[in-house]
Formats: sequence, C-alpha cells, structure tokens
Amino acid sequence: MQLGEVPALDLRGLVKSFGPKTAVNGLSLQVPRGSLYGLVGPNGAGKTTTLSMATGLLRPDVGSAAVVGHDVWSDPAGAKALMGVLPDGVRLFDRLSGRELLRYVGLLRSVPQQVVAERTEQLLDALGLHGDGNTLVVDYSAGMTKKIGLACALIHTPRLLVLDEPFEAVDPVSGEAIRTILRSYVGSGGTVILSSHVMELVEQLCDRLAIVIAGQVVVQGTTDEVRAGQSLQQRFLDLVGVQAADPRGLSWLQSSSD
Ligand SMILES: Nc1ncnc2c1ncn2[C@@H]1O[C@H](COP(=O)(O)OP(=O)(O)OP(=O)(O)O)[C@@H](O)[C@H]1O
Repeated sequence: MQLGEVPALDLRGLVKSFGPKTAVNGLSLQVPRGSLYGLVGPNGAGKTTTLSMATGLLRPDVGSAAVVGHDVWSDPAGAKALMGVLPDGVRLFDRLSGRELLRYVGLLRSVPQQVVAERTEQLLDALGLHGDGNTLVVDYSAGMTKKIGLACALIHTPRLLVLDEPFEAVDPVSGEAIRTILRSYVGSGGTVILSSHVMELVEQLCDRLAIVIAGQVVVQGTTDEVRAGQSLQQRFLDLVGVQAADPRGLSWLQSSSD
C-alpha cells in the first residue's frame, strides 16, 4: 500500500460480544487496494463475526469499518455500493431460479437490464451453472448455492469483494474457475478479502493474509512475511498450538472383528 493511499477495507479496533462471549476483541486490519487478502483462523476465532461487521450485517460494539474511505455504519449506502458480499449462512431468495436471482440482484444494484442479462449468462457459464440456471436455488446443492452467491456478489462489478469461505463445498473444477475469476478481478484493479480453512489454497492465491485467534489478529502481512520461512499450515499450527488428541476417550470407536 502506498503511503497515504486509502485502503480498500480498513477495520479498526472492532469488538463484538454475544452475552459473556467476546467473539472479536479489538481487531484491526487494513486491506490494501488491489490485494487478494486471506483471513484464516481456527473454528470460532471470529472471522465470520469480523466480516459481518465489515459488511454492515452486524453492528460492532466498538470500532469502525470503512470501505475505500466510506464508513460502513455512518455512510452505509456509499460503502455498500462499493462491495460485493458472499456472507456465510445468510439465506438467499431461494424460491427464485439461479437466473432469476442474478437478474433480481443485478437490477437491485442498478445495473442496466441489458447488462444484467449478458452478465447473468456469462456468470452462469463461468461458474458451471448454465445447465441449472432455471432450477430453483432452494434445490441447489451446497456447492451450487455457494457459486450462485458468488455470482450475486460479482454482478455489479464491486470495488471490494468480501467472501466468507467461498471454496467451502465447491468441487475442484469450480474451485479452479473461482480462483481464475478472482485473479482476473484483482488483475483488473479489484480487491478481495476471503476467509478459508484451506491453507494451501490461501498460500497460493493470496498475496497478503492475517491469522486471527480468539478475536484478535496475531499476525498480518504479505504471505511470505506471515509464513516466516515455513509452510502456512505449519505456521498456523505453531501459532494456534496443536493439542494432541487423546484417543483413549474414544476407545469405543474401535471396530471389533467379531
Ligand atoms: N449470534 C451469535 N450468538 C452467540 N454467539 C455467537 C454468535 N455468532 C458467533 N458467536 C460466537 O462467536 C465466536 C466466533 O464465531 P465466528 O462464527 O465469528 O467464528 P469463525 O472464525 O467464523 O469460525 P468458523 O471457522 O468455525 O466458521 C464463536 O465462539 C461463536 O460461538
């Protein structure tokens, strides 16, 4: 990031508690424009909660989120117009077909009708959903739902893409298609932040990343800086601390030959 350049996403001092549970505990990170940024962390580390606060789905108790200088909470229209979001577990309008859903989201985003029609077909093609364009989203598999959600996030050519686990449940061919789409999107000036549990994928795809543990960023930087000479998997395990599983408690799982 050049000195003085406004980050694509700027999270400062985010805190969020659910009752006694502090899910995010003073988290700050800056995503420079033009980067493909990975967010990794163990289950329950606060990644989804962070991305929900970054995209205006969840109000922080403390802290701020800004998209290219537009505060998500004081200027929601300005910030949201710049973002494409693939949230985790948020219901889509699933009584529409994939094609209808894309048309609906495109028009809602003020994309001209003709452009929506063209992009809908191109996105369905690129994501291998063309044959299922007229199927209701409620009847989609988990991977297909992920892909149509990604298409919805892309249709208005946002400046920033925020993707919560975009590769979860996606087959290898579609995974490769998504990687190609994301690289080309970043190559033409877009910015991506995505969360994932697949370390090899993050390592290959992302140029910057942050590791989040217990609601805080423990390390962030370029992928090489974060890896510090190790594989990302090893670095992650070292930072999180691997607890050796004690198989004795599960002795009842051993199958018997008689
Ligand atoms: N709506 C909620 N009500 C109560 N607790 C919540 C809620 N949402 C999240 N939490 C808690 O906050 C913590 C962080 O959850 P979050 O979903 O942000 O983690 P995550 O890093 O995305 O995890 P995963 O990798 O498993 O998806 C967890 O302990 C979770 O139980």
